[in-house]
Amino acid sequence: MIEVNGVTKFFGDFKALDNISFDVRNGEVVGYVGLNGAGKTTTIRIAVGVLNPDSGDVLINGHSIVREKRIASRYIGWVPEIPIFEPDARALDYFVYLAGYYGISPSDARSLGRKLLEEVGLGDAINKKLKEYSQGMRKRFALAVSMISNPDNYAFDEVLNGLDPQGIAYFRDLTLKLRRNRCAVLFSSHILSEVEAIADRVVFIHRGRIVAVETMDEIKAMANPGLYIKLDRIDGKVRDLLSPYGETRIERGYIVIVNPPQDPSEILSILIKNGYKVLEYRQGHSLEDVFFRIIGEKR
Ligand SMILES: Nc1ncnc2c1ncn2[C@@H]1O[C@H](COP(=O)(O)OP(=O)(O)OP(=O)(O)O)[C@@H](O)[C@H]1O
Repeated sequence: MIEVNGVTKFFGDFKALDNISFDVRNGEVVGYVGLNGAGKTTTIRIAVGVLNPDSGDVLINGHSIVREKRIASRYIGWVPEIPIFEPDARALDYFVYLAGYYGISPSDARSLGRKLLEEVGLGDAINKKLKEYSQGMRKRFALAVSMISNPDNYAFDEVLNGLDPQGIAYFRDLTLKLRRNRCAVLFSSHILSEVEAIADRVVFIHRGRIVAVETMDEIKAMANPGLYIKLDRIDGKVRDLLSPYGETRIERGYIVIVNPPQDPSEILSILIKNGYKVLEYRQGHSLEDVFFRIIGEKR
């Protein structure tokens, strides 16, 4: 269990976190959602013990990350947004070096490294130099390192950023597996729909303050229905064509019609008649709309 209790953090005069509190229970995935610069990374760095708060504390399985850092940090695994390692080191050698900090002997660390690197899908790359690793491979490597102490809490910081579909599926499936194993997972993102399929609850942070905590079911209930259409191109004309059918937005490559008519056939035929190729369409919920309503900002 991760308990964030009244954490405040300043960088100089700038208050990056203002008395924030929330928890992540065992067997729960909590999405930690906010715009760039909201304070997600700062919170996570404090929770895993690499940054000290100015006041407040984070308890990991009841242990204070401030007063009992060595014990508390062993119970939490961390995949940073941009993992940084010694570029010239080979993966398994570097793993063995890091395992030394946990008091694991080099020979035990080698076999543990082989096992964990295999488990995270890097079995074929254990002798590659870390500078030859892609961004996705670095995240998997960070994950393997975070598993050295077999923690039951995890903090994933924008872990899906920059990953290919296979990497995205890997981290999503892993998160769900950790939840089944009763782990607590804090999963940060600046895109609400990114955590839709995995989060039980979402903590919204805006300008260093927690502005809402909602279950995923509550969030979906707040969302307006939307018709998601993927076209071969999006231009000014298409929005004019669609405007009679409801408010339109662009969301991650889709044109979204909010509160569309029940039968989309007229919309689709107008698009086709005007020379657009409809690559995909589906009914969904406009989650990003909820996000901006909750944080009280215009997109
Ligand atoms: N070391 C630092 N020194 C000064 N300001 C910092 C430092 N680290 C973070 N900040 C500031 O604190 C605020 C919160 O940053 P943080 O990285 O936690 O946001 P974030 O929500 O993780 O954003 P992103 O989604 O872009 O990673 C930002 O305004 C950032 O500029």
